[in-house]
Amino acid sequence: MIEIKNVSKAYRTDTIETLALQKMNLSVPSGEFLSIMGPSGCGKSTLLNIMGLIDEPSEGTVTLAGQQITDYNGTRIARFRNEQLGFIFQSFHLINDLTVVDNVELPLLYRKVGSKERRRLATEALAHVGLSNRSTHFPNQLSGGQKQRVAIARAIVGRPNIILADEPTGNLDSRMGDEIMDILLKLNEDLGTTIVMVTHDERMAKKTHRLVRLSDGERVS
Ligand SMILES: Nc1ncnc2c1ncn2[C@@H]1O[C@H](COP(=O)(O)OP(=O)(O)OP(=O)(O)O)[C@@H](O)[C@H]1O
Repeated sequence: MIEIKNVSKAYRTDTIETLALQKMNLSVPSGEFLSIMGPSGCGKSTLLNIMGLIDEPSEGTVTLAGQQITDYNGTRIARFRNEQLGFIFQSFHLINDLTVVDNVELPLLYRKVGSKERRRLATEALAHVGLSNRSTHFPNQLSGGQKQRVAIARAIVGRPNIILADEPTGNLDSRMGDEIMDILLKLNEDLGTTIVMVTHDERMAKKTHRLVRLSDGERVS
């Protein structure tokens, strides 16, 4: 369960203050696949980053898995993020100098899982996204859809309860986008992983359980 209560976020630069979110309230029950849509600049990524503990709200509270996060210190937040959350980004965010399987192992390395177990779990995650035959490739030897599948394998390798995806199909053609969406839907169905996905694509949003629309930092529907 994700609970966002009265969350506002203001970004201040020397000359201007932007209110990216205004008194946002949103509950995402465990096991839900939720999509978030809205025009450019309306606060979608800000909301996702606050849910993912990448960014802090200026006001309001974030509760994840029954724990109110806002009072945590940095180390505890980092641990919680590593253990409970998986992230998928539009531009994949893979490390080009590491092989596919090494990229997938990364979250486990931070968790200090032993090397044999890391390899076993990463191999399993790659099989889950249908990429067993690319484990020793480097990211620049893969197609966009394959890169995103590696990113999904990395997001799921630590069995997170929640996956946060920021336009995961944004850089892909519609066929590859459909493939990625099918993997996310299956993940949600088979493992009960809660997924929150920002998208600009109505077609993708329609496949999820619920759609929340934002405008100017507020929920409109
Ligand atoms: N680090 C920052 N410093 C200052 N302003 C910011 C910062 N990050 C975001 N903003 C502003 O906050 C508002 C919301 O940004 P956000 O990235 O959440 O929008 P978005 O809905 O995800 O947009 P897009 O669909 O274009 O990715 C925008 O007006 C943006 O300019």
